[in-house]
Amino acid sequence: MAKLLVLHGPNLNLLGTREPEVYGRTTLADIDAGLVEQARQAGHELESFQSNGEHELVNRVQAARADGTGFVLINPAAFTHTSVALRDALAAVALPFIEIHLSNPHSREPFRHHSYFSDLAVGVVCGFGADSYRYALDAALTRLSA
Ligand SMILES: O=C(O)[C@@H]1C=C(O)[C@@H](O)[C@H](O)C1
Repeated sequence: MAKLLVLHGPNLNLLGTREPEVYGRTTLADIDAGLVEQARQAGHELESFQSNGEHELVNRVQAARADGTGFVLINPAAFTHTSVALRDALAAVALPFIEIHLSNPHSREPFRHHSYFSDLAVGVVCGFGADSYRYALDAALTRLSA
């Protein structure tokens, strides 16, 4: 059994009512509940953590090195485009991770076209709304079973 960690960045706690035309109407709680069940059905454990604070996400990534986490799924949200610190934390713990976005940042404002994470990621899933998380977890589970 593997332990997976899903990390959600700033403002994702507002999913459901936050710019639904961009991010959809599925709440973060519903996304997380679906992921937990998807992982459970595959025989694995999944924990979710959301924070609006960069340092809290950095601390949670650092803790993953010692808590048995085997794979990370992360939607850095706005930190995608700004956070060298969160990038460095992922590089430091050297855990495999998949970068996730509900929207397709490449079809949005130019400042969203760069990610500090994509070159380190196993892969990137974006543009499928809440399903981006489900697809990313499926890819992670496939990799874990290889
Ligand atoms: O689509 C998403 O999940 C990402 C979420 C955010 O909050 C934005 O700042 C990113 O640019 C895109």
